[in-house]
This record gives sequence, C-alpha cells and structure tokens, in this order.
Amino acid sequence: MLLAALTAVAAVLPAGIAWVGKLIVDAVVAAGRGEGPPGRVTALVLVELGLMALSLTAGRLLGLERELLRARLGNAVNERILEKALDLELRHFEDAEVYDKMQNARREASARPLSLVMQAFAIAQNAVTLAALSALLARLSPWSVLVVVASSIPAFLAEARLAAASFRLNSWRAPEGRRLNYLEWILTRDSHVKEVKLFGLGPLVLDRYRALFTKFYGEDRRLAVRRMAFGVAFGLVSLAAFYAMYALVAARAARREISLGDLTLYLAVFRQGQGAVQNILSAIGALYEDALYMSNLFAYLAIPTGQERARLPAAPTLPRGDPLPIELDHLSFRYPGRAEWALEDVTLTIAPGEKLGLVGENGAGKSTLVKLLLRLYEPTRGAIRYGGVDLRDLDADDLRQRMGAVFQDFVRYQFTAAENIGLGSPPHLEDRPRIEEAARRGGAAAVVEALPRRYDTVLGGWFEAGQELSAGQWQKLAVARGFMRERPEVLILDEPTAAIDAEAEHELFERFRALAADRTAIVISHRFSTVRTMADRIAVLHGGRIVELGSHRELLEKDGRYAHLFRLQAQGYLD
Ligand SMILES: Nc1ncnc2c1ncn2[C@@H]1O[C@H](COP(=O)(O)OP(=O)(O)OP(=O)(O)O)[C@@H](O)[C@H]1O
Repeated sequence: MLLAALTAVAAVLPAGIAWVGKLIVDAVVAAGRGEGPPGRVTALVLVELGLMALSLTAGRLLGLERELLRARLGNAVNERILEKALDLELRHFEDAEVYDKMQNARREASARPLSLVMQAFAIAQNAVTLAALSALLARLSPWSVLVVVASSIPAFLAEARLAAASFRLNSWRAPEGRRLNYLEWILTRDSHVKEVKLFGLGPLVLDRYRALFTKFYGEDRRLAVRRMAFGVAFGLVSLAAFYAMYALVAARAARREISLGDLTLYLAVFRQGQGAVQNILSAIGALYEDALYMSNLFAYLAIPTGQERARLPAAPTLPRGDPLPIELDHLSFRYPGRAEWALEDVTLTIAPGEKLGLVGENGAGKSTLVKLLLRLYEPTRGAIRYGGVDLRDLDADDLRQRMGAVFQDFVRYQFTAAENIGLGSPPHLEDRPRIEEAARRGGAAAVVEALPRRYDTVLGGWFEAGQELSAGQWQKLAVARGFMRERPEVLILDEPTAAIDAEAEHELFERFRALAADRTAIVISHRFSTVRTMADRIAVLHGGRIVELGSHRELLEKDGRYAHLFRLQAQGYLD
C-alpha cells in the first residue's frame, strides 16, 4: 500500500516540477520588465525546492520499500523452492533435466519475482508521469505527444526481442553452466585437492573451464553488441525527434507565440516524456523477460511428485515393533532411461529376524535392491511386500520409520559430533544419553571421546574450528547414526565397514549380532569374512539376478561362484 502511495506521489512530481520551472522563468522575464508582484520569483523557487525535497524523500522511501520487499519476497520464493526439493524423490535428483530445472529456479529465485513486481510498479509510475506530462505537452501541440510515443516504439520492439534471446541463451546454457560450476568445484574443494595435485589435473581442468568460459563469453558478447547497436540506432531516432521538436518550439518562441517559460517547459517535458515512455517500454521488456524466467520457476514447482504416497486412499497400517516378512516377488527394475535391467526377476522371501547377506560384483544390483526396499524407487515389474502388503500401498514415511539404514555413500555432516549421530532420529537430537548409547553401539564412542570438545566438537573442515576425521572415523559415526532409531524392524547395512579397520569391524559385528538378535538385517559387503559371520543366508547377485542362495556352508559345498570368490579372498589373506 505504502509502495503504491509513494509510487503515485513520485509519478506526478516531475510534471509539477516542470510546471513550476516554467512559472519561474516567466516570472523572471516579467520581473525584468518590471511587471508582476515583487518576491514572486523567490516564492516560486521555494516551491520548487519543496517539490524537489518531496521527490527526493519519496524516491528514497521507494528504495527502502523495494529493498525490504526484495528480502521478503526472495526469501518466500526460496523457501517454496526448498519445500519443493523436499517433495522431490530420489529419481528426480538423479535426473539431469530435473536437476537443471531446480538450479535454474534457484539461481533466479531471489531476483526475478521482485523484479516482476517492481517492473509493474515502474510501468504504473511512468504511465502516470507520462499522462501528467502529456497534459502539459498537449497545450503546445497534441502531435508532439504522438511523436514522443512513436519515436520510442522501435526501441521497445528491439528490447523485447533481445530479452527473449537472452532468456533462451541462459536456459540452453543451464547444463553447461552446471559443468562450469563443477569444474570450478573440482579446483576449489578440499576433498579433491590430493588427486588434483598428484595427477597434475590443474591445467587440464582449468583449460576446460577456460574453453567453456570463452564460449559463454562469445555468446554474451554477441548479444551485448547487438544490444549496443540497437541502443545507438534507436537513441539517435529519439534524439532526432527531440531536436526537431526543439527547432519547432524555439522558432515559435522567437516569433513570441509562446513565452520563454513555455519554451523551457516544453523542452523539459518532451525530454522527460521520452524518458517516461522509454522507461515504460523497457519495463515491459524486462517484465517479459521476468515472466519467461518465472515460467522456469513454475515448471520446477509443477514437477509432479507424490508417487511415493500410498496408492490406496487409506494406507493399511501394519503392527509396529516386530519385523514382518519381506517378499520379493519376480522383482525387476530398470533405471529411467536405461535399457538394461539393474535387477531382473528376483524372487526371495526374507523371514522376520533373518540376517541376509548380499554379495556380488560391482554393479550387480545390490544398492539398487536397497533403494527399492526403502521405496526410493518403484519396481518396474513384480513387487516387494512387507508383512504381505505391497510397498506401494504403504505410506512411505511409515515404511522408512521401520527401517534403520547405513548407506555406502553416507553423509559427513559439517555439524557437531552429537548432531552427526543424533540426526539419525531428529526428535532425539537433544537426547544426549540416547546419542551416547548409539555411539557405543555403532563403535563411535572412542572416536568422540578423543575429540577436544567431545560431543560438542564441530566436525569437518568447512567451518571454523571444525575437526577433520579419518574416513573410518566418519563411517563409525554414520553407523552410530543408524543406531539412533529405537528398535528398527529392519536394519540395512550397505557396506557399513568398508573404511573401518579389522578389529573395529569385528567388534561392531559382535555387538551387532546381539543388538539385531530379533531384527531382520540385510548386510551388503564385499568382505566375505563379514558376510560369513553375520548372515544366516547369503544371496549372490550377478548381473541383476540371484544366482546362488544359501548358508555359507551350503554355498561352499555347492562349489559355485560364491565358493570361488570366497576362496580367492581367503587365499589373499593367507598369502
Ligand atoms: N541412478 C542410476 N541411474 C541409472 N543407472 C544406475 C543408477 N544407479 C545404478 N545404476 C546401474 O544399475 C546397475 C546396478 O547398480 P548398483 O548400484 O545396484 O550396483 P551394486 O551391486 O550396489 O554395486 P557396488 O558393489 O559397486 O556398490 C549398474 O549397472 C549401474 O550402472
């Protein structure tokens, strides 16, 4: 509201100021001839000073309002974008097109919506200014109003075309822009510096960066040059219009058809009128560009989600607390856009409380199976049932709350040690005894005790006073995080010990067997010694299929793939 009022004040002031300017000149001329009341000139100058002061204050207040609106609006849009990111599913994040949409939306988020509102106000303000100026100008000649408007139209058309071109350029470039950021990231991230130095990657990455930048620069330059050329051409057109008008009015003043005050008035008004028209037109151009960018934002916000929601309106509720059987029924899965199957016709029933080991070469489909179990993806064919209910009919949040998981690519949160563990169960983030218990279970207690501020030590190297840990120490924290859930029904451990030393691993699994005694557990590992001590049954995956299934002893007796791989590893240890 305040913004609208200020805009209205700011809009009519230029015409008022121009009018007073004319009165001053006329009064000066009259005073020179000894006509007019004494003191009139001084009074008028004071009036103009008052109007100018008002204009200055209104301008500043408008700036303030705009600044505050920018913060509020930018933040509101950013929040909306982040909320949407929470709604997106894993498959969206693994899809480059969706990822680009998100980055596009994020990049423009704080600026564009504000600009849209501001351009709308600018149009309104300048339209009012123009109307007021036109009223003054029409006294001289209605034609001159037309000249003011007409001389600005070509500039506007060019501006609109350039706006569309610049938008297209930026949208096309989104994937390359991401690559540019990535190259920058490689050279500036702490985690990459070792390889960059050892392999001498610096010049190579920098060259790629330069090549991309040069391409971007070339495109930007072409656009900027076109903009400049149009700018000069249309600037000359409006200059010509102005001087034609100048010649006309000056001639009339010389013939004494109009006063000297009128001459200054018309020149000022014509100039300002041209300015106002140009402001309006460039605001329309910018509005157009903003609207194009906003369409990006809306495209992002409109990405369909909700597939994770249960298919049935009233999702069946399963009893909580004790594990239920997991059935994989002719389960096949293909990643979107991929031709080959990541999992193919997998049929297997995991009994409540069973410890299942999953082994298989890289890319065999082990992690994919975990993603499907957590309902991060849906089966392409076949089904997974928990307690006899298809996962797609269950509420995804409910399902995930029953599961504890430690991922292969666990996260190193740049927070305190307590938070690194406590994040495994956000409601218990402040529950220190529980966090300490989870640390003990996960084998992280000793790591934390050795830190300078124990549980309150900030970890990682991103922030000041952050304490960096070794890979194995980070992994122990990740395992402890997996133990924050109170009695999960199913525990999924995807390579939980890859970076952990042999002794700690042994201890972890000793504890794990006791802790997970009546829980179902699915353990993925390339270390056969781990799988052997942990698992009741072992499934060997190969090319997305289960090729062998049985206990360690049975599989050895079968003398197939598992036996072969087991002996290879054992041999390695013995040598
Ligand atoms: N996000 C993804 N998009 C497309 N294909 C994928 C994706 N993730 C994995 N794949 C493909 O699916 C197959 C199975 O991968 P998966 O990650 O399940 O293997 P894995 O057995 O866990 O391997 P590893 O032992 O290396 O962890 C691989 O061929 C891989 O290329």
